[in-house]
Parts: sequence; C-alpha cells; structure tokens
Amino acid sequence: MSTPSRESLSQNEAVQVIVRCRPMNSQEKQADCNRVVNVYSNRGVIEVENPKARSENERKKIFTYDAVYDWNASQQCLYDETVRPLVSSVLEGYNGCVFAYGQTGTGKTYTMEGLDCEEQWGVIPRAFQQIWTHINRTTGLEFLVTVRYLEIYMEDIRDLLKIKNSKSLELREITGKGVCVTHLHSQTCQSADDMLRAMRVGNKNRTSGATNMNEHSSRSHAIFQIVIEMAELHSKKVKVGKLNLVDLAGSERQSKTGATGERFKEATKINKALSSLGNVIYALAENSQHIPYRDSKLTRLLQDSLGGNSKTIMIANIGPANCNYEETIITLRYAYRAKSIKNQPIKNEDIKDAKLLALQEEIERLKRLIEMKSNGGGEVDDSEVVLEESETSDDEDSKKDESKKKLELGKMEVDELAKKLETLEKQMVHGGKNIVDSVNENEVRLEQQKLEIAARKKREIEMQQKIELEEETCIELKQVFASLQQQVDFKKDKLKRLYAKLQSIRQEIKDNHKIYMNDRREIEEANDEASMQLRQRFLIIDNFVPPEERSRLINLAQFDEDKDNWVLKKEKIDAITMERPLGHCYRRPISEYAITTGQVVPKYRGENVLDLKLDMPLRITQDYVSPNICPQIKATVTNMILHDVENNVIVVKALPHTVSARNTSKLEHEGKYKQATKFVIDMQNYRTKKSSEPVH
Ligand SMILES: Nc1ncnc2c1ncn2[C@@H]1O[C@H](COP(=O)(O)OP(=O)(O)OP(=O)(O)O)[C@@H](O)[C@H]1O
Repeated sequence: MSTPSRESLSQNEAVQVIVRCRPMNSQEKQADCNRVVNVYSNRGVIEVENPKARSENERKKIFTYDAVYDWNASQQCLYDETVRPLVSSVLEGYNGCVFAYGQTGTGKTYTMEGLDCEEQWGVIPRAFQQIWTHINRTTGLEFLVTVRYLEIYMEDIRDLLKIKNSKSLELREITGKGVCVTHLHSQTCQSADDMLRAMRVGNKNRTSGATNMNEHSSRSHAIFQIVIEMAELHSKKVKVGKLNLVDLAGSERQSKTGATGERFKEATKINKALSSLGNVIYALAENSQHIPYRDSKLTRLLQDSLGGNSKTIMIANIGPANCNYEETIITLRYAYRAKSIKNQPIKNEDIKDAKLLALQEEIERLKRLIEMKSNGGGEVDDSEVVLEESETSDDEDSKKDESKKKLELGKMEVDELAKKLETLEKQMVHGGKNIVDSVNENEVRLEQQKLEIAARKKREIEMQQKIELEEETCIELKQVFASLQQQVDFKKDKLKRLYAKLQSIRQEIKDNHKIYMNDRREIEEANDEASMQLRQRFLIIDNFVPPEERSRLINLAQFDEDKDNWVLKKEKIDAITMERPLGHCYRRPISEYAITTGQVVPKYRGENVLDLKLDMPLRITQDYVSPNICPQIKATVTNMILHDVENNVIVVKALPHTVSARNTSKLEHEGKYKQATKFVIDMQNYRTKKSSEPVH
C-alpha cells in the first residue's frame, strides 16, 4: 500500500464517546430495583446517584460525553446521529471503527447487531444498507467490497466465516498496512443481502453462553471488517475505506455472573483482554511514551483505531439499576478517559496494491485471451480445419481427427476462460445501478439531510456544554444588585454551589486514588510472583544446566516480533561429522517368496542401520561432567531424600508450602523484593541487549 500523501493527513481527531443506557430488564423489575441513572441527551450528560452514599458529596456523579442515549432512543436515531457520518467518511476512503463496550447484558450486541426485524436493526446491518445505497447511486466508480469476520476467544483468533478449518490464526505486522490476521477468509459481496448473510453465518459460529446476567452472553470479542475499494473509471485511481465493527465481550464480575469452570476461565481471559484495552486507553489519555498494545490480541487488532489513523466511535453501554451501580461507574470512567484519545485519520488514496487493480488487470488479460482464441490466434485455426476437411487421403484422416480434437479443446478453453471472466466480473460492482430511479434523488437529499441533522445535533450539544461552563462566570457579571444584602446572598449561593462541586471533585479524586492503589497492589503482587518465578528459574539454570549448554541456548535465543516471544533459532549441525552406526548382521532375514518376486532389497553388512538423516547430539552421555551445585540446594536436596529401607527405595519428601512474599515479615520481604527486582532488571537488560543485537 502506498504511503499517504501529506495532504491526505488530517488533523488530530478525538475518539467520539457515546453512552447508551438500556431499559430495566425483567430481572431488575422483579427484584424491585431503583433507577439510579439520569440521561440528559440535549447536554450530553449522564448523572448517576450512589445508592450507598454516606454523605451529600458521594450522592451524585456527573459525566459529560459527545452524545448520550436513554432507554427510549431508537436504533435508527443512534445510527443516524452518530454512526452515519463515520460510514460516510469510510466511503470517502478513511478507516473507521465503532466498538461497543460495557458490562455483560447492557446491550452491546443489541446496539451492534440488533434484532431480526428491520426497525430493530443495529449498527452493523444499517451500515450495510448505507454502503450499498451509496454504491448503487454513485456513477463513474467501480467497487470491490469484501468482508471478514473474526472472534477472539480465550486469546485465540478464529475465523467466523470459515469455522471448519479455523485453527487459531496468527497476527502479523506488515509495514504500511498495520497489524493483519494471516489466512483470514475474505468474502466478496455484491449487495447488502450478501453482507447480511455473511453476518448471520458468523453470528451462528460465534461463541456464546448463558450467565446469570444474560441468557445469550457473547463470550468472545467479535470484529466484523468491511473493506471497500473504489476505482475511478477513467484515471484508475483507487481509494480504500476500511470499517471495523466491534462487539466486545462483556466486562463482568465472577461473583455476579455465577461463573464457574469453563465460564470462569473465559471470564478471566475476557477481563484480562479488557483490562489491557483499559491500559491502552489510559496510556493514550496520559500521553505516555509506551502504549502497551502488545499485551493482548484485542489491543493489537485495535491499534489503528486507538491512537492510530482511524476515525473511531466508542459506544459505552450501561444499565439503569442500582444493583449495577459500581459496574456503571467503572464503564463511565473508562469511557470518559477514552474521550481524550487523539487519532490521526488518514484518507487511503492512490493505493497501488489494491485487489481491485489486480482484478481489473486479470479481467483485461482474460478478455484479450478469449478474443485471441476466438479469432484463431490460439493453437487451433478453424479455417485450417475446413481446409483439411476437403482433403480425403487416408493418411490425413488421422490429422483431421487430431485437429478436431484440438478445436474442441480450444473451445472448451474459451468456455472456461469465459466462465472465469464472468466470476471475476461478478466480484466487481459498477456503481450507479439505481441512478435513473426517481426515488433515488429523494434518497440522496434525505441522506444529506440526515448528515446535516447529525452535525447540527453534535454542535448543539457542544454549545450547550460550553454555555454551562461559561454561565458560572457570566451570570455574576450580568446581575444587577439592589442592595448589598442581595449581593451577599448571591455570593453565598454561588459559594455553596462551588463548594458542592469542589466536594464532588474531591470525592472523585478519592475514588480514583482508591482504584489506583488497588491497581498498584495487583501489579506489585504480579511483579512479586514473576520475580519469584524468575529467581527460581535462575537457580535451576545456575545449578543444573551446564555452562556450555546455557551459552549455547543464549546464542540460539532470539526475539520473534511476530510471535511476541523468544524462540530458539535452528542450530547448524554441518560441522559434526560423526559416522553413523552400521548394522552387525550379514543379511536381513527375508522370505523365499519375497526373494523370488524380488520385492525386498536384502540388506548387507556395512550399510547404515537407519537410512534417515538424523541430527547428531552435540555431546554424548559419556562426556557428561556433573555441575557444581550450590551448598544450599545440595543441603535442601539431601534433606528431602529419605532411604526407605523396608522397601529398599529412595523417597523424596514433599516440600512445605511456599510462603508467599506477602506473608513474610517486612524485613524478609524487602530483602526478597530487592533480590527479585535485581533479577527482573538483569533479565530486562538481557532482553534489551538480545533484541538490539543484529539478527543473523
Ligand atoms: N436499548 C435497548 N432496548 C431494548 N432492549 C435492550 C436494549 N439494550 C439491550 N436490550 C436487551 O437486553 C438483553 C441483553 O442485551 P445484549 O445481549 O445485547 O447485551 P450484551 O451487552 O451484548 O451482553 P454480553 O456482554 O453478555 O454479550 C437483550 O435481550 C437485549 O435485547
């Protein structure tokens, strides 16, 4: 893909964050839950009341977003106001991404896919409609539309359109194209119905299951990708728009979802991937130097959409009930942070390696070939056959037959080429099919109006938010006071309001600090655990692995960027020139029958026993020299071994439970911590050194 020109680089653009609150569900109604969420759509504000508030400061939390939707908002309204403008940009050649995030059962799948009846269609089918309406009324362009559908389940990537032979697929970073999934099936579509069919096939294959919170819970992160290549008929210039529609698995608490066994394992993986998504959002919002995209497959795949070259919308889904207060606040904070992520959308113009160009070239080539063959430029010439028919000599009869055969073969070839041409041509769609339709004009106008309304609504919300900010300062200037007392009362009121605001901000800081301390404790625990493991492994290496073996492995180890892990290089064994052992017997016993029929080739002394090219080991057992074991380990091992005289066997005593670093005394813990940290630093230095070495 060619690199984008300077002109096509647009300005930084923030991720658009939208919040949607679903209606109370039957479970919540039965349990007599209270609604604690208030939605102010005209101001883009969500207000949440804390059901366990101990003081006035803790009572209300207020969050502001680009747009908010309550339980009455229709699918059409959400799509037209927020997603339609983004899909329009994709049709101009931008990359776009819409992803739904939220607690399990809050309506992510409902928002992205919706229900079967057209009125309840979600973002994905509505995007299909918009794309094909556009294609069908655009003249002067040729389109190639392909879709892919994948899920990330327990950190494995699966192809949802080709599930039968779908093993876990690999991710690969391709220069200029970003992170791609290798061997992912891509399906060409010629209509919105084709896309709907692909979506339904994929949905059937998607991993889902029932939890306490949702009867049909999606247990994987699903990404539906649409690639639209558009070529100008005259200039052959190609632009490409890519749209990622992502339905994430729900964030959840194991205690609430009642997850056990396989569901528990799933939930752990889901939460891990979502927390790495959270870390990426946090790092981007904080403008960190290092963005941990590599921590999970989900974040690697969404790399372009978060802090990359795409226009992105995050739809945060929440529930209205008091019983989900904590989860709702977590989602709202998460979404609030995402608001400060800046992307750099790029228009993918003048793309040189588009599939559409290759397809056009192939079609031209086939057309030329068919024409050549039909005009007799191929192997067989019709006129030649006619001429030959007039000659009657016996000798030439066979020649005639041969020519006929050739002719038939030639015709078959032309037929095959024509079929191939037809299939290729079908893949490409010529824009402007409905251009003569009078309804079409109205449709164009309607679409334009919808976009204008969306833009106006966006501006209105922005203005409202600005006005509210400025009101605080302006109201005082406008006020004319009749007396000093009136002025004092006014100022008292203002002070009260500001004090309440200050208290709520203080509370927010307190809550955030608590979250930060929890996160920090978890990271420290993970670090302690990792350090202990590292130390244990170093002890094993130091004491049980011979030094030459160790240096051999160090030389072979190299960091594989694609696998994001260390791998061992293949060792060169050419230098070893050991003779293979020879057979001792004179002859291999064989049956009389085999000898007479000559089926078996007898084996003679002097031949290799094995006729395989085996790798020879670098050392043989006799070369083994026992290593120097450190005295502590020796003592531990000696203490562990008992001689069971009665049964004449050696018994190894079980080790006492390892004492966790957290439970040991402070001093001991600090000592261990220092040692462990040193090991971590050594290992990191080693990794850095290795990865900076040139790879041979
Ligand atoms: N805005 C809404 N209006 C009406 N019904 C809704 C709305 N949002 C969600 N629902 C209903 O709530 C239920 C749960 O929704 P959904 O399955 O979409 O949740 P989810 O967030 O995708 O859950 P999970 O993460 O477990 O997959 C569904 O029956 C859905 O139809």
